[in-house]
Amino acid sequence: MNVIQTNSLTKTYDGKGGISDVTLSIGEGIVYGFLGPNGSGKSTFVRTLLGLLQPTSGEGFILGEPIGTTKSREQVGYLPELFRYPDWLTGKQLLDSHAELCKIPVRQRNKRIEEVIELVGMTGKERGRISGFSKGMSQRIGLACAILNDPKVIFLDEPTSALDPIGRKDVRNLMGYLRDQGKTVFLNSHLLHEVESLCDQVSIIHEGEMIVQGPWRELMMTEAQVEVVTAGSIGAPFPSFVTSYHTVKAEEGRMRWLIQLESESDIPKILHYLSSQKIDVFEVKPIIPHLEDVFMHWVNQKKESAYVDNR
Ligand SMILES: Nc1ncnc2c1ncn2[C@@H]1O[C@H](COP(=O)(O)OP(=O)(O)OP(=O)(O)O)[C@@H](O)[C@H]1O
Repeated sequence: MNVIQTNSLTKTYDGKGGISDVTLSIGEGIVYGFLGPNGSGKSTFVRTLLGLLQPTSGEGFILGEPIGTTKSREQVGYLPELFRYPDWLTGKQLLDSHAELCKIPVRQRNKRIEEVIELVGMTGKERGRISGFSKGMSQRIGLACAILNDPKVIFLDEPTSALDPIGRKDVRNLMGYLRDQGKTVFLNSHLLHEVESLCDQVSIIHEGEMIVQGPWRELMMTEAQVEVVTAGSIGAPFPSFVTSYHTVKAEEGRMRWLIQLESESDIPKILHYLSSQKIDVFEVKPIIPHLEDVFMHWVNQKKESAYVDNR
């Protein structure tokens, strides 16, 4: 069963903004990146899935339950992008009140609270008042609240926006840990490099529309490039399936090439070819494009196809 499923889900504000016609299915045990620039509709989508906004049209399900129902919310944890907690409470008191709301049995509460405090790296600081917390500490306590009831699905809306590099790394580790526990983590982010090393699957949205979705690795390989160091200093030894190539550097007795391929699957073909030509290969390094480049590639492709459709 899909953990999250939407069919043409649309939520607009008086016919404007929001998200339009989003269809996706997300399985269990993955980190799913929902990517898009500011104002592209990420928060609207999550808030609609959580039943905080009423869809304009379409439908959605969480663990098979229609969105907006109590059952669909029971297995969900949520860290909103902008959140404010009663700041006169201590971190521990906040978690206590959340535990009560989540109906965690009294006997298990303290143990569970200790566990989540440790998971978010707040051990020893939980007795401080929230009013004295830094932004990063508040975000960590927010994360602790989101995972307190051990939910199957966790929605994190820009979870690292207030964190320093160490805090970001901790949150990345936490997401990896949750995935290993079989949880589904739905991550909203406009910080493209943040999700690069983390998300198994992504979708890219732009102006409320889904541009593309799929396994991160496949979407990333929009432009397969590989750097190869061969023996010899002259001649271009590459076969016809190589779309373009150029010399990066000539070293003593060796050549470093940057080769453009149609797809990642051409990389072994190059090696077979060079070996059949008895050309010694010293180094092969696939060049991984940056998420920003991948993002712009898909946005531009969508714009081009819209242009063709409109003509
Ligand atoms: N309550 C609202 N009333 C009217 N328009 C809204 C409302 N909330 C969002 N919008 C519009 O819907 C679009 C999507 O906004 P949303 O906040 O969902 O985007 P986002 O991708 O989460 O942005 P950000 O990364 O800045 O948080 C924007 O054009 C925004 O102006």
